[in-house]
Amino acid sequence: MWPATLLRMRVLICPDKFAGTLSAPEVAAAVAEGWRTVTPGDDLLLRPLADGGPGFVAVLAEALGGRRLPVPTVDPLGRPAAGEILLTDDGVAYLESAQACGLHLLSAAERDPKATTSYGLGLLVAAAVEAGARTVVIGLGGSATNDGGAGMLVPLGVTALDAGDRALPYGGAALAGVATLDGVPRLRGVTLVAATDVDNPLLGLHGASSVFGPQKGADRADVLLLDAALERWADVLVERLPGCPPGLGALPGGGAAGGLGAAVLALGGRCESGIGLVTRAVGLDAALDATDLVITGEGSFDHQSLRGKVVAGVAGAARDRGVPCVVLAGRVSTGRREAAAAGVTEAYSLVEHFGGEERGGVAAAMERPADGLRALGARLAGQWSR
Ligand SMILES: O=C(O)[C@H](O)CO
Repeated sequence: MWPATLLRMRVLICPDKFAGTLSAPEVAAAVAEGWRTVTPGDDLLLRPLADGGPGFVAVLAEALGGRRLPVPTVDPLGRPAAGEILLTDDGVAYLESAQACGLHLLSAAERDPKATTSYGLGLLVAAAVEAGARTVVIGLGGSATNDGGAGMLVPLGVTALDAGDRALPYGGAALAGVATLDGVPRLRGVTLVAATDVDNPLLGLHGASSVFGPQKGADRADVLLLDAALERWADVLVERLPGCPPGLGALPGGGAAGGLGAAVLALGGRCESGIGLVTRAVGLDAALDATDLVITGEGSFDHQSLRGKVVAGVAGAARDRGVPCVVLAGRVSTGRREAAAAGVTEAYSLVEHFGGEERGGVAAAMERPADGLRALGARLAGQWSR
């Protein structure tokens, strides 16, 4: 007979948050709890993840240590909001755009990307510069804004002006009238890095307005208006900011968080994959090398998931090692073949677990996500570990 230790399955549980219901650590804990009810002896390693969107700073603080400085800021409508900066010993500050620009900060009725602003993120960046950071890494994703970072630039010393040299109102729609910029960026030589949750460009069919505008409250007419406004904004940035790369509207990551990625590029910074940065910080590669099964997940597993989000990053890394990867999600709308190509072995949804859309599965998935995840965790243990 095999020694008991050799029969233990090693399972890596590394989900993203389920937006609107559970944080990533809560998701991981619920799945693990369910698994343990069936095979308590297995080795479960919990590594909650983030991709640049909500939870970015908390996950990195857990992995990297450092000082967390509370910084008061404002939400996309200018109301007070709680922000924070994670400062590590090597002079790097980590910020999360969602703390100031997050969709979760607004009610459904308040969502209007024509009016929402990234000004509050500018306050956080300015505070990080003031705190003496040499590099500022900004997690991008989960935003309610589509202003190409115009609001963010204001606390950094740069204001968008119309043809009459008047400061533009905040919000994505006003950028249709941008003519020039006033001021120079006050960054004191700091290097800016955008850790993006998607690699979409700023403009066009795959751009910020078309792909993410609707979830922020934009209708078809708004999307066209916002895309045209961002095109004008990109032209002005290229013309007026010396460090801005040409072809800004088409660069990967520029469309993250309503064009905040493009603003970082325009300030001479760079975009990199948020999930790549987080997985390095939490040591995911080493964990993957020593696991038999990976369980990841997110609120909605859809076509956006495969464009740089947590699930895509984990599934791709698992596939490269030949490790099976199971996705648990509130809702699954990705096709089987598409998911398999991304490295996903199986995907299960809470909505289906709770009986499907017709039988109240959506409401149950929102109301009792942890119960559902515990049940799915137990089901996976039964399937994979026994
Ligand atoms: O914030 C957004 O617009 C999406 O998460 C894509 O970055």
